[in-house]
Amino acid sequence: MELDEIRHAISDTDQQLLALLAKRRQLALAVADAKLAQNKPIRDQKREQELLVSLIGQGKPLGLDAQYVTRLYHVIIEDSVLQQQAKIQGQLNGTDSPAVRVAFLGGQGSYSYWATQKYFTRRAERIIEQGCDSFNEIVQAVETGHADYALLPIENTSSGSINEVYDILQHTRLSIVGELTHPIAHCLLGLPGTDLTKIRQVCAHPQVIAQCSQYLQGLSQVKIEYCDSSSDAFNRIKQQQDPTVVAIGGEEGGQLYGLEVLTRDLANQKDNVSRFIVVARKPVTVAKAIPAKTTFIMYTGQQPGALVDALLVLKQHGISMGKLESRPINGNPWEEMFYVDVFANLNDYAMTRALEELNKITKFIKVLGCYPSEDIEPTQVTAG
Ligand SMILES: O=C(O)C(=O)C[C@]1(C(=O)O)C=C[C@@H](O)C=C1
Repeated sequence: MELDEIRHAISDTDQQLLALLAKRRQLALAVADAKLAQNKPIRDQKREQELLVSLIGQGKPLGLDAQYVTRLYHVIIEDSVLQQQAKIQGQLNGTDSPAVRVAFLGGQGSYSYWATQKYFTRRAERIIEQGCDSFNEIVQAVETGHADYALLPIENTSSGSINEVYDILQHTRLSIVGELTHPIAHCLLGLPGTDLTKIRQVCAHPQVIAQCSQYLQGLSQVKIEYCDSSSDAFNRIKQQQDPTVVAIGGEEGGQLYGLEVLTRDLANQKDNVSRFIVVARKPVTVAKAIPAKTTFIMYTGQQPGALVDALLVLKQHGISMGKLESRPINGNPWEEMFYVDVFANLNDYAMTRALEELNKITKFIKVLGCYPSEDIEPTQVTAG
């Protein structure tokens, strides 16, 4: 067969595969309804294990090795679980809507833009994008009713917690209603034909600069220009048309501005992942069928053992903590506000009791939100 004929056959096959994946997704949504009716959790890892063992067995005579089948179905099953969670949460909280207005950092092509697409494509037919130049502007858009949701980066595996967002959470009336993690592959992007040896200036968001600090230390004689977002950095390169000026951001985003990849994988951590939170004016209830996280802030006071006593309350109620962060309290120098993520549903009896006790022993405590956990740990296949 001629190359074009073979490619035509591949495209036909891919079209069939897409139709089957769409059908599988619809079936998974039907499973969600059935499980809800039977009061069963969305995640059924015994079923996943059986499925993977069976698929690996079916793949073998077809020449599809176990690693390939497992990797493929981890992606398919993760999507299935997240689709089901989004459906159930939309029904429970009445947040199913044809269009949502979402405020996020930057414009088309920024990391927050892609994370917004990833999160809200499961939840609405249409996303009305509101690109903003600062975290404060994002939060104000929701507080003033100009947007329904805000998506904010809160931590990154290379640069750690994003303090500005933690500080905003201390003072906003908004609730955390969701979370997602998104891989961030930082590339050096420039005008087509840029000569790497002639670079004099790098444009990027401060968070991106922090995540690529080791790479940037290796670039001598290069000026760093801080931008409001990755899309802002891309736009500057496009406007300036100066081949000695480059940006750091995502490949797909750069392509939207006609930039090409000069170098890849610039982040300090090989697996460079950002965690984003989604905030809204109204808190959500998390269905029992879905694993939940609750985030709260507390000021324990500075008496000896104050923090330990508070954390012991969680331990006494069998509540696992995901993250503990501390930030200065505005106006109270040297006094710290603690941010605590726990793996618990706000409506769990244990969580209710723990919060009652924490209310008694802390000087201040506020729940920022209870939301579905989107950490879908892939099911490992044990040898049959
Ligand atoms: O069969 C189920 O229980 C489903 O929810 C479907 C499915 C899948 O996509 O295959 C998804 C999540 C479960 O953990 C198990 C399997």
